[in-house]
Formats: sequence, structure tokens, C-alpha cells
Amino acid sequence: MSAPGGHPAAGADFVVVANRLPVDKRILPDGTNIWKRAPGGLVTALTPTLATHSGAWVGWSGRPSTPGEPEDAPDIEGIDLHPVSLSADEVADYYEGFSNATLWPLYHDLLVKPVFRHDWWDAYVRVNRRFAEKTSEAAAEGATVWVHDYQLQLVPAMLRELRPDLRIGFFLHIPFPPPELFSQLPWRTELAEGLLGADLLGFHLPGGAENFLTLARRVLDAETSRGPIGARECFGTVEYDGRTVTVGSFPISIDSANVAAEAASAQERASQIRAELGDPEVLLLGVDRLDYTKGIDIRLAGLERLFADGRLDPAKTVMVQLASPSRERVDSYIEIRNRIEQMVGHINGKYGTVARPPVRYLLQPVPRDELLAYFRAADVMLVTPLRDGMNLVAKEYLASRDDLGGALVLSEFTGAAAELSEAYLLNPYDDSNVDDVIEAAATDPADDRRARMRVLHDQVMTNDVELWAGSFLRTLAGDA
Ligand SMILES: Nc1ncnc2c1ncn2[C@@H]1O[C@H](COP(=O)(O)OP(=O)(O)O)[C@@H](O)[C@H]1O
Ligand SMILES: O=P(O)(O)OC[C@H]1O[C@H](O[C@H]2O[C@H](CO)[C@@H](O)[C@H](O)[C@H]2O)[C@H](O)[C@@H](O)[C@@H]1O
Repeated sequence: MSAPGGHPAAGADFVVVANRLPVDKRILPDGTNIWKRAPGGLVTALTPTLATHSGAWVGWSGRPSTPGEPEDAPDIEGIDLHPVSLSADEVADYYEGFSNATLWPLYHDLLVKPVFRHDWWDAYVRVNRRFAEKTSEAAAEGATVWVHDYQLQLVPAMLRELRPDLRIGFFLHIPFPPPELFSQLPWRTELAEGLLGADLLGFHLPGGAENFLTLARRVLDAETSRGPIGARECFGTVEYDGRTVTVGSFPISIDSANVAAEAASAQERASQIRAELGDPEVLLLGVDRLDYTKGIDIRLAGLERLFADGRLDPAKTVMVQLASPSRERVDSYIEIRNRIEQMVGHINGKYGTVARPPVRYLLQPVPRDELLAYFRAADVMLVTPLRDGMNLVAKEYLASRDDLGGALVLSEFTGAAAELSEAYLLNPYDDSNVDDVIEAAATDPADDRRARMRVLHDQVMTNDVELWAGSFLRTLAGDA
């Protein structure tokens, strides 16, 4: 039913728009559908915020739709879900193609070569329009809409055209590259214009926000502010199309109190995990989506060098790598999986015994309580990306350690490093630095490690996801 202006009479006042719904749809062998809460940083971050607002979420179910299949709209955890259908071709062209083989590598330092294809771009435009239309149907008059991430950069302008009454925020969860890299994109003008449909554009780091201001000047000849941007303060502006768009830095975080409480109750399982692993002197842990940006190969290579140089003893050291399958049909993901599995086999073949391989590797998502038990068990958490927008794993690990045990090794090339200066920071491009830092985190005196963990744990407990969402939404409402 529509209100006089053509807008839904009973729409939501607060609508989140993201590539994925906070659930995955699975079809059982008997044909019935079940919805499971999906893994991933964005989903993990936003669920608590939505549960406290009465909101709607527009997104994709995570699987291709078959023609004619009706989309059911489940309601989980008090959130009204609005599924957007993608055909198998659209999954290939919009999600695996333009989003994850064009934009993802372009925004992550060209770690692999981005592919520029016009048919992928056409699918991206078509799917962004479908998201904008679905959102327009879901939002009440004057609603606040929060659009997320690189898959949906055209939605702000498309939605503004459909619904000028809405207050539109956009947040980018991955790095925003320097204009020199972004400008390789044949559709750079269209993307910049798409983003500027928002009232507020948020980035994790001030550097990403400043990159966007420079781009707006160069590509669109827009007038922008020139002063520095600060986290949750000192916002920038772009004058475009007769409107002022605010640009800011909002570092995302986690539901710290919940993670800490759940991890504390996983202590018994943590001790059991150590025993199952043969009570190693040093337990190293990696937890990541299997992505070439995460530097899983970097930490494996470091471990092998430390064994080869006799700096860590393979008989007394275990590294657990929990990898979650991701974007499995994209070539660069197939290649990194092969590389990692070859490295794991090589290290175990060379430095293990039949009873005791030093690397234990899983390629499957691990249940939440089990994951927290691993955090609680680990002596050293290895977070070694070559580039990462934020990295919530690092923050989850720190929140889990209210016992002040453990140590965090953290790449300088993560967004998290900007806030977590007491971590064992490393440059993943510098082999000897990688080795020195991992060794220090494993062998430094317990008091030194504890002192660092105290600062880091407090930092994450104070700067949680509520602060992130609250500061973004207050700025969007003009109350900051
Ligand atoms: N193997 C795994 N099993 C279960 N959850 C995982 C696994 N790997 C990563 N996760 C979860 O996925 C999220 C990853 O978020 P983040 O580190 O920000 O990176 P990204 O969103 O790029 O994957 C975290 O909440 C983390 O706990
Ligand atoms: O949806 P997928 O293709 O399975 O990918 C999962 C998510 O990966 C990316 O996460 C980013 O967001 C995190 C939270 O802000 C951040 O910590 C991390 O550094 C980023 O890589 C992606 O941006 C999400 O859209 C995906 O859902």
C-alpha cells in the first residue's frame, strides 16, 4: 500500500542495504528452505545495532535464484529482511566478476590484476538498480537508509533519484585507494557520482576519506574541503549537484562486551584444545576468510623460516590456521588456496612427525563458540594482511583476552593497526621483520606481553561497534 506521495505507508524508518542479508539461504534435500546466520565482518558488526532499532535489511540471500522461484522474506532476530534475487549469471558477473575480480583487487593495492569487462559493469549497474528499487519499496517517508560497501556504490545516487525524501548514508568497508589507482577504472566517473548521491560517506580511515576528496576534485571537478580528517571528527565536504556531501572516518569495531563474555565461558574448551594439540609451548593461530589479501602465505613462510633457522622448535610449536572458504570460483582465490595448501603440506612434510604435524589447517567455517575457544587458547594471534580495510578478527581476539594472556601480531597494512599501536606490528613485505616480530611475540617476557594486552584489550572494550554505528548515524542525522 502506498502513501499519497507514492511511498510505502508502512515502510521501515531505518533500512540497511548490503550485498548480503545477515543470513544464508540453504535448500534441504527435501526441498524446504532454511535460513542460517551468515559469516563475515559486516554481518557480525551490524546485527547488534539492528536488533536495537526496528529496522529492515535489504540484501542478497547468498545463492543464485532459479527463474520463477518466489523469494520468501524471513524475519530473524527482529529484523525485517528484504531479499534481492540474483540469477546465476548475475552472481558470476556482478558478485564474482565486477565486485570481486575488478573492484576488490583495485581497492586492495592491485595485489592481483583487476579485470575490466563491460559485461560485468552492465551487470553491476543492473543489480545496483534492483537494490535501489527494493530499498525504495522498503523505506518509509523520510527514512534513514544506510548503504554498505563496494558492491553497491551506485545505489546512493540511484536511490536519491527514486526517493529524494530519504536521508542516505554510505559506508565503505574496504580501503578507498589513492586516485592514481582508482583512475584506472573505465567507469571512475560513474562510481564517484554514484557515491555522491549519499548525504554522508564513511570510510574506516582518514586516509580513505582524504583519497575520496582528492578524487572528487580531480575526476568530477567538485569543490571540496582541504583540511585533515580525523576519526569520528573533523569531517570533510564535497559540493556536488547543488548539495553538500559530508565525508568522514569511522573505524568499525565489534560487539566487544558480548565477545568478551562468550570467550570467558569458553575457557574450559580452550584448555581442552591445547591438550588435544599436545600441549605445545607456543600455539600460533590464524583465522581468516581464505583471501589473498589476508597474508596467510606470509605467516606460513615466516613460520618455515623460523623453523629452518632454529628460532622456533617445530616439536614445541603448533600453528592452527582456520580458513573460511570464500569466493571459491574466482581464479585468484583458487590460486591462493592451492598455494596455501601446498605450503602447509611442505612445512608438515619437512618439519613434522606423523604424530605431530606443526601446522593444523581447516578450510571450513568454525562455529562461534569454538572460534572464541581458539582465541582464548592461542599464545600468538597472527593477523598478517597485505591490505585490509579493518580486520575484525584482530579485535575479536583482543576482546576475548580479558585474562590478559596472548599476544597480537598485526600487519601495519590493516585498518586496525591505526588504533592498535601496542600490538606487535609488522610489515608483511619485509621477511626479516616478519620473522623478528613473530619470534618476539612468541618469546617476549610474560610481563611485557601482558602489559601490551592490557592496553589493547581496554582499547577494544571502549571502542566497540555501538560507538561506530552511533557516531555514523549521529553524523548522518546532523547531530554530530
Ligand atoms: N574460519 C572461520 N570460521 C568462522 N568465522 C570466521 C572464520 N574466519 C573468519 N571468520 C569471521 O569472519 C569475520 C571476518 O571479518 P574481518 O576480519 O573483518 O574480515 P573480512 O570481513 O574481510 O572477512 C570475523 O567475524 C571472523 O570471526
Ligand atoms: O560477502 P563475502 O564476499 O563473503 O565477503 C565477506 C565480507 O568481506 C569484506 O569485509 C570487509 O568488512 C569488514 C568489516 O568492516 C572489514 O573488517 C574487512 O577489513 C573488510 O574486508 C567485505 O567488505 C564485506 O562486504 C563482505 O561481506
